[in-house]
Amino acid sequence: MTQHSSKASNNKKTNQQPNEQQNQKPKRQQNGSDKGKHKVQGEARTAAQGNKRTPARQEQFSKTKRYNKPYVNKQQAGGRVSSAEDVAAGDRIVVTIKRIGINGEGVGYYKRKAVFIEGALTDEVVKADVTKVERSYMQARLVEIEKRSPHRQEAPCPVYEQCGGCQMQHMTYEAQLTAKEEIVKEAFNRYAGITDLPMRPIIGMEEPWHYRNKAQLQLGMQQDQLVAGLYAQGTHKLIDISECTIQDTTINHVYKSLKHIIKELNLSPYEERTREGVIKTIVVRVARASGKLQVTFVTATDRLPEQRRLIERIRKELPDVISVAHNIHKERSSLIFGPKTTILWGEERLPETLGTIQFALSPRAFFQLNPDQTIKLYDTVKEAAELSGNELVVDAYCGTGTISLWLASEAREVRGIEVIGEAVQDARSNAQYSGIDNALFYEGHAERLLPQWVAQGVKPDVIVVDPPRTGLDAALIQAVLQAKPKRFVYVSCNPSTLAKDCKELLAGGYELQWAQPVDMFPQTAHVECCSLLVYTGDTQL
Ligand SMILES: C[S@@+](CC[C@H](N)C(=O)[O-])C[C@H]1O[C@@H](n2cnc3c(N)ncnc32)[C@H](O)[C@@H]1O
Repeated sequence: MTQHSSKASNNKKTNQQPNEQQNQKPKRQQNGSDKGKHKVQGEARTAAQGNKRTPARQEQFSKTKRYNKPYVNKQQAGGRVSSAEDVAAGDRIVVTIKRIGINGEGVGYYKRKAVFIEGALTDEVVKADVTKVERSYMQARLVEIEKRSPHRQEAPCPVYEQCGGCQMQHMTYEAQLTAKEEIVKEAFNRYAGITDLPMRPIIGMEEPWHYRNKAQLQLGMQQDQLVAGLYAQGTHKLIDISECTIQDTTINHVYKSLKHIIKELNLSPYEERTREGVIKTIVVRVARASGKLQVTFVTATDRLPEQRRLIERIRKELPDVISVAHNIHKERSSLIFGPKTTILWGEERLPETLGTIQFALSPRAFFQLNPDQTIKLYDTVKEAAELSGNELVVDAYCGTGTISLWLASEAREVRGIEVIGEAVQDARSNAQYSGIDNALFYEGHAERLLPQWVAQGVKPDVIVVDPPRTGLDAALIQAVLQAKPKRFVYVSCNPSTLAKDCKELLAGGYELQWAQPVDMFPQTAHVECCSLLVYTGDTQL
């Protein structure tokens, strides 16, 4: 397990979007995950937070990365301001950066008002032009670095500026890990009033590149070139990321070959503006255990022309591809997949192994994007659960059941709850595939099912939750406080909602034993955290 202290290598190129939301259209996005990995979504924009200007909302910021480009400021540096109240958009200010914010931006203070500056690093002194002034925070655009951080580096990815999928390539990996630890600490401080968080050093990667096992790239034409990539934010410009160095190298190789084959077979990419063409997206997934691949063509048309020749060429040129699927998606929507998928050739499901657990992944099935770190995360969950073989475990928000299956061999029974029916089906077949018969999966809302079970007298010994970025529903927290499982294991991709929910649990008699951040998405600002809360009956806070 690589802890933060171990120095990670930084000398490769990279780029790519972070956690992706399963099924999410390949647009440039700052999401927290993917994890709605059936995943997700800018933190500050959650419905739960509404329109109130919460501290989290203050961490919203413009995603444009223009600080390396020449910038002409209308108002020159002479336009000094004496108090934060006098500052207006266009003013140039000098700011010392104190920390990295949840979106990877530098956060400093000007006349005691928080300023968010994309591209600025901790301890740097920067000149920046104010772009937005709100009651309690400002945003500014980096113009010049007066004092440079030793952790600043040239972003290895050539399209880092345009793509926006990564937010931290301009800092060393060591600095990324430190920043992520600080993001977790800051969230607990701000939202739970905890200043002495029992946090373990973040678990990073030895080799923080080429970790993504799946890519879903949009197909398009750019200056007569076939491009597989993501749209630059707010534009119709596709950024080619078929050389992405966060993606598994095999995936990059497959995209390169597929572009070649598609061009030669005269298959056209779908053009959203004119509504002409065929192929919208190509989804490529690699099984890390075997190196075998699954390719899914998503088309705007019922038919995928040249199927026979396409498959022939794939079989010949890409022998590790064992499954070719076709998904029809005619609607304009932000989702990747349409409702209908057929297997054109090969296996129906891609076999994958995580530890000792076997999975069989259908083209649309959700699976964690960074398998190496997933194992470390799930082992941390297992350690927190401290199972002896006699426990009833509830795994709420279980997705395709991976945590449930990871724990099943050491528990009496595991009950997974998941709202998406298809994921529940996947969880059941994964259990079957792995020969696990003490993991049962229930379709429904965790905040409804768990309270029902508790009302019926079900007494879980351990509850594990892994909710979307919005965190836990109040009804679920109430059910936990009623059931009082000895151990409550909270896996979260959003430190802010994690801290807020922990505050409720601490007030209800739980004690926070430790928080373990895990870097699931190097080069991005996302941070996952597994926290162990133990019921003591003492109320804190
Ligand atoms: C962060 S993912 C966790 C996935 C899984 N634990 C894993 O590691 O692969 C959150 C999951 O919660 C599900 N979900 C969202 N809201 C839910 C709810 N109210 N009740 C149950 N599941 C929900 C999502 O569909 C998604 O699969």
